[in-house]
Amino acid sequence: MKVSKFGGSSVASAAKFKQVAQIIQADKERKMIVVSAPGKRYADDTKMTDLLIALAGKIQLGEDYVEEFGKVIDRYREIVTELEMSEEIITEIIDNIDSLISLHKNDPFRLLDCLKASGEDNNARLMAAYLQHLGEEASYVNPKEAGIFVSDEPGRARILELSYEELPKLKEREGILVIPGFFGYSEQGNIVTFSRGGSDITGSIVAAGVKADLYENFTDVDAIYSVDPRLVEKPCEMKEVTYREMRELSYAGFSVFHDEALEPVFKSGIPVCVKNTNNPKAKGTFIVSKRKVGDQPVVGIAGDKGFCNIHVDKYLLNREIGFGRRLLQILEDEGISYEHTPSGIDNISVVMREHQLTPEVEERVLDRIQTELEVDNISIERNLALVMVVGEGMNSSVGIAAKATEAFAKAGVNLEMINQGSSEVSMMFGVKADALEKAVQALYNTYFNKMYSISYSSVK
Ligand SMILES: Nc1ncnc2c1ncn2[C@@H]1O[C@H](COP(=O)(O)OP(=O)(O)O)[C@@H](O)[C@H]1O
Ligand SMILES: N[C@@H](CC(=O)OP(=O)(O)O)C(=O)O
Repeated sequence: MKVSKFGGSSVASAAKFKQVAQIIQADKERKMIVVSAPGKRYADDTKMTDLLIALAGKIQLGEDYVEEFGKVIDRYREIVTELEMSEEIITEIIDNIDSLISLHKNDPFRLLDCLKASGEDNNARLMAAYLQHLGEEASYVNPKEAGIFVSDEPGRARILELSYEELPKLKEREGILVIPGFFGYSEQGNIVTFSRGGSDITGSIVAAGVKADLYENFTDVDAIYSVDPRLVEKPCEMKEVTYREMRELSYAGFSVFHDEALEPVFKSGIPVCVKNTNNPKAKGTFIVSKRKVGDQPVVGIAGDKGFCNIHVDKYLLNREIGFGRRLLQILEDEGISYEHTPSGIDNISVVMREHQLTPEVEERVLDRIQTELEVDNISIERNLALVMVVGEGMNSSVGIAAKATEAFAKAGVNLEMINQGSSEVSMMFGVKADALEKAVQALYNTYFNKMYSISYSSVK
């Protein structure tokens, strides 16, 4: 049995709904379907989730929200009309959103989260109704009914273990089950969303919960490429990538698959196949536990902006027991999570997502580090990007780092930081954000041109 998740781009319009239905009908193993909210129909379109966030914003400000409400409904109406389905569905969607607004109008955070979740919730109802309209035995399954229980952290929910006791019961149900992605229920009964792009997480949880043979993740590209296709034209397709490799690549910018979606399938050893809704015949990319490394030590290159680095110098830092703990405690006190801590004998850097460091927080953090840790020097560098070179075979291959630094030198990219060693499958480079594209392109040319053309197939 397969769990098949269809991302926002796959359910953005009536035409896409038709393609999705054909894919589902083409394989009886596709029994559990997870859907996102309608995504972008064209490059500068707005995703349903963003329309709903805008709607919540207006309500929170106490302003008139007729226009924002209308935009949300129009997206569904367009789909319903083109699919020649009953107008009743639209009335149900309007009632659903209206009731969420009246229930949570005095609690802006809950309202935002419930409205965000309604994008996938109403779309799942719509998909189930469409499959029924086509004569299929299909039903909508609410995440609470499915047993998707999550921590009560709006916008960053995490799955609770008890879900895995409930989810197997889904297998007893007849017909095609359509489950909305992106949210679950807290133990107190609140709707709580995952982080953005989180329908991938739902799909993975359901696949792990029902012990599916395969988790199919349908999107709008033929495969996961070795580099973001928006940065390099016609990059190599990855046929296989391991969970560990994919976790690093997703974390570092491969938005095609959510990094938090890897844990459930990894733990239960369920293979993932990323496939194209627009071209379902293409084989796609398999995410698996092991792959033959052969002559492909590097599998992909990813990069992401939005990082900063707090750098601290203190003479004899290596002799000071507890320095690292106290430094990280200051960040913990401010609720800041960090990403990396490259260090030397007398210095340490803490790399973090820069949105966490507002000017007030920055002032408090730097002041506390200076006074409580009595450092010799403290500096902060903003506008950084991290570039990851990822591959299972890297640790056992000679010259990988040399190739990278040579490529950066040739491309005129200044290296701010290198971090290798703690992860067995990746090497991290810090560069200025405005050099990110050049850095990724330079690395791609180095590792993937010619040398890899025998082992990788190219995008046509
Ligand atoms: N390495 C990569 N391989 C393939 N696609 C990638 C990669 N990195 C980023 N992407 C982007 O991810 C997009 C698919 O993700 P997303 O838009 O979230 O899909 P969905 O709407 O199906 O959830 C692709 O269209 C592509 O632009
Ligand atoms: N709709 C949500 C969740 C999601 O997974 O969407 P998509 O499949 O379009 O990435 C978001 O936009 O974040």
